[in-house]
Amino acid sequence: MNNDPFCGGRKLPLVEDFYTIQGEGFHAGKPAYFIRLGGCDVGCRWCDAKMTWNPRLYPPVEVDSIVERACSYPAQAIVITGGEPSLYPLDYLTERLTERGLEIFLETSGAHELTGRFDWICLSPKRQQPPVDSIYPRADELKVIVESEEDFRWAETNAARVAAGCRLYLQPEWSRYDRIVGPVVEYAKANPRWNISVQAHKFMRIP
Ligand SMILES: C[S@@+](CC[C@H](N)C(=O)[O-])C[C@H]1O[C@@H](n2cnc3c(N)ncnc32)[C@H](O)[C@@H]1O
Ligand SMILES: Nc1nc2[nH]cc(C(=O)O)c2c(=O)[nH]1
Ligand code: SF4
Ligand SMILES: [Mg+2]
Repeated sequence: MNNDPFCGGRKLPLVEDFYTIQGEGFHAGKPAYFIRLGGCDVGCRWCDAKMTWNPRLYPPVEVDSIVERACSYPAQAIVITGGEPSLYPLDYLTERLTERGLEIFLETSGAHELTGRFDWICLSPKRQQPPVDSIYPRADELKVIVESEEDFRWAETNAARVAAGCRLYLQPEWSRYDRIVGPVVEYAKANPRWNISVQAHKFMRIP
C-alpha cells in the first residue's frame, strides 16, 4: 500500500497542460507552457478555473511525462498554476524543469506552505483564505483581483507585506470587467506604484 498518492512529488494531479501566451501580470505577452494542477480549497466565487476544484477528478500522473511533453515544445518558460499548486510537493517537478533549462513561473494564492524552486512567483491573495506568512517575502509580483472598490484596501494590506521590489498589479475581475475597469484605472493613476493587469488571453480568445 502506498499512502502517498503523489509519491513525494513524482506524481501530480494534472488538469491540463498547453502551450499559449501568458496573459497576466509581469510576464504578459510571453509564450509559456502551462501546467494546471487540480484541487483548490480557496473557493473564489468568480474563479475562472472552477473545473479544477475537485482533486478526485484528476488522478495523479507521472511528472516525468509532463516534463517530456513540455520539452517537445519550443517554450522557454513554464507556468505552474491550478487549482492551487501550493497544495502539492513541487520540488521534483521544479527540479526536472530546471534541469531542462526552463524558466519556472508560479501562480498561487499562497494559501499553503510552498515547496519547489521558482524563477518568478505571482502571489494573488484571497481574502477568505489569506496567504501564509512565509510567501510574502518570496513574491516577485502581487496580483490582486478587483471586483469592487473594497478590494483596493485589500490590495494595500497585501502590498504592505511584500518585499520592496515586488511588482504590484490590480487585475479587474473578468465578469465585472465593464463596471470595474474605470475605477481600477483611476486608482492606478492616483497610486502609480500600482500597474494594471488585464487578462489579455481572454481578449485574444486563446487558452
Ligand atoms: C485560476 S488561478 C490559479 C492559481 C491560484 N489558485 C491563484 O488563485 O493564484 C490563476 C489566476 O487567475 C486569477 N483569476 C481567477 N479568476 C479570475 C477572474 N474571474 N477574473 C480575474 N482574474 C481571475 C487568479 O486570481 C489567479 O491570479
Ligand atoms: N493565457 C493564459 N494566461 C494565464 N495567466 C495565468 C493563468 C492562470 O489560469 O493561472 C492563465 C491562463 O489560464 N491562460
Ligand atoms: S484560489 Fe485560484 S483556483 Fe482557487 S478558487 Fe481562487 S482563483 Fe480559483
Ligand atoms: Mg486562467
